[in-house]
Amino acid sequence: MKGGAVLEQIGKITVACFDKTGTLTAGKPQVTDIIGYGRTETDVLRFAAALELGSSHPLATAILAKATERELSLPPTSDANAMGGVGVRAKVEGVEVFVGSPKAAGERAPMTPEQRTQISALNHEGKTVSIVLVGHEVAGAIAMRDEVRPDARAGLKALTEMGIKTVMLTGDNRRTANAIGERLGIEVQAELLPEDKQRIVAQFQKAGWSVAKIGDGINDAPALAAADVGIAMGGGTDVALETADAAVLHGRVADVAAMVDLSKRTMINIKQNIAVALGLKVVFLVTTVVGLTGLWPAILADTGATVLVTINALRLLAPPKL
Ligand SMILES: Nc1ncnc2c1ncn2[C@@H]1O[C@H](COP(=O)(O)OP(=O)(O)OP(=O)(O)O)[C@@H](O)[C@H]1O
Ligand SMILES: [Zn+2]
Repeated sequence: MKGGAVLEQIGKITVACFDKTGTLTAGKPQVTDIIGYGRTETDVLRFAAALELGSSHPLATAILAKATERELSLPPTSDANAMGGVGVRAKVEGVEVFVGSPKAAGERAPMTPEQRTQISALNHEGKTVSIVLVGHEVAGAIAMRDEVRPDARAGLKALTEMGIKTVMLTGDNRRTANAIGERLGIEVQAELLPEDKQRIVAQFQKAGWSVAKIGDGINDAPALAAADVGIAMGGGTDVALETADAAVLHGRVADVAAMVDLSKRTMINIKQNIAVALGLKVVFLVTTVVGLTGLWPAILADTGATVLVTINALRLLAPPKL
C-alpha cells in the first residue's frame, strides 16, 4: 500500500470491481481448440500467432506458446495495430488479417449460424474464443481456457461477508464470463471496453459507493486510476503498478479482504491510541496543576503512554482472523 491515506481509504470501500483475466483467473490461458473454416488449423494458428508477436495480452501469449510448441514459422506482418479490448489487426502477405473477440469479428465479417453455435458451445465451457479473419472471411477460431485462481471463490466470499459488493468487469464474451462468474459466485458485467470499465466505476461513485478496482492494468488502467482505490494484481504490468494505490503480490484474491481488514483494525487502533495518549495527558495535567502529582510522575506517565500506544500498534502485526 502506498501511504497512510490508502490504508485509511481501503477500509471504507463498499464495492470491489474485479478484472477477470489475470485477476480472478491465473492469467495463463492455454489453447484448447483450433477450428479452421475453409482453412487448415495450422494456417489459422500461423496467422493468429504472426499478429500476436508484438502483444503482451495473456491470450497472445497463449497463441504464441501454441505456435512455438508446433514449431510453426510465422509469416511477416506489417501495419500491426492493437485495439484494446477488441483484438489485433495487421497485414499478412498483403491481406488484412484480424484476431479478436467474436463480437468485433461479427462486425467485420458475417458469421454463419453453425459458426455461432460452435463458438457459444465453447463459451459455455468457460472458454474464451478469439476469431481469426483473413480478408473479409472468417478463417477460424481459437479457444482458450484460463483456470480460476484457487482462492478466488473464498476471497470473494470474505469480501461479501464484510458487506462489500463484488462485481466482475470483463472484456470477455458474456457467456464465458457468466460461466466463470457462476462458478465464483460473483455478479458479472461482460463485453466491456476499457472505457466502459472506467464508466462503470464512475457510475458507482456517483451513486455514493466507495469503489476499489482490482486488475492487471492490461485493459483496465483507466478504471484503476478512476477508482477510489486501485489495486494491481496478476503479475501487474508496469502501468498497473504505477497507477495503482496498492498491489497484491502473490495473486491471492483473499489478500484484498485481508487489506480491508488490516485497514479497519488500523483505524480502530489509531483511535484507541489517540484516546489513551490524550486521556493520560489530561489526567496528569489536571493532577499536576492541582498539586496531586509532581513533575516526574507526569513525565514518566507520558513515556508510559508512548509505550502503551506502541504496544497497541504492534498488535496489528498479528495475522488477521480471516
Ligand atoms: N491480443 C488479443 N488477441 C486475441 N484476442 C484479443 C486480444 N485482445 C483482445 N482480444 C479479444 O477481445 C476480448 C476482450 O479483450 P480484453 O483484453 O478487454 O479482455 P480480457 O483480457 O479477455 O478479459 P479482462 O477484461 O477480464 O481482462 C478477448 O476476450 C478476446 O476475445
Ligand atoms: Zn484484463
